[in-house]
Amino acid sequence: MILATLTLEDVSVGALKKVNLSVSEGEIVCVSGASGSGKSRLLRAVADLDPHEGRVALDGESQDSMPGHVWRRQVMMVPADSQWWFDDVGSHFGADADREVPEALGFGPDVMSWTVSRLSSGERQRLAILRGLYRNPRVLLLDEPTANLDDEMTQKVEGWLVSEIRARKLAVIWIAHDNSQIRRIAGRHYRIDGDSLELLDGNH
Ligand SMILES: Nc1ncnc2c1ncn2[C@@H]1O[C@H](COP(=O)(O)OP(=O)(O)OP(=O)(O)O)[C@@H](O)[C@H]1O
Repeated sequence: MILATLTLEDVSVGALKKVNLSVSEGEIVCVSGASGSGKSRLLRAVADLDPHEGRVALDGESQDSMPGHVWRRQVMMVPADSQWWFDDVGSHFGADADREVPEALGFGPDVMSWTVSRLSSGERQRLAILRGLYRNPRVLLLDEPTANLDDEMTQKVEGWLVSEIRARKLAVIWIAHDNSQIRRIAGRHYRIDGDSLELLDGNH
């Protein structure tokens, strides 16, 4: 039996009850649902940032068998509203600040010297995704990663992100609301319906 990278067994958080879900390496599972239905909270539970019932495991190793920061190094959440704590962008990237920023993200070579306060919400979001990827996680939890981007930038960033996910064989839960995007990227698509996660599209 091939072990899925990420497994949720009977996970309950907020209104969501007994969610069972497996995500394999290189697989993108999209989750959609009405505003306030609990999408972000589910991701936070998987990232060990919100208390929950049930079991979450990475390669069979239980979330509660390790400290939260150790878990989150491998199970990386990029929230809709990313956190920045230094004044300049580059300080958040450490040694990775010297790497070339992917062209698809639409920045010039000097972005690492920018102040965080000047970043638009879309710029913050793109840089937060890059920062997350550079930490080499196994799992990526994306909360509407292209929500603040225009159509052209959405397609560019989405294309780059999907190719990174495939190359790095990441297991991904991607919260999305745009059906055309979901059709392009999702291996499976679930929608939160009341207290459960309903499979809309994809292979079991
Ligand atoms: N720590 C918490 N304790 C109690 N209730 C919470 C907590 N965090 C979020 N909620 C509530 O749980 C519900 C789901 O919130 P969540 O942020 O997951 O929604 P969402 O589906 O991501 O919505 P949106 O699409 O608007 O971002 C909301 O009613 C919210 O107020």
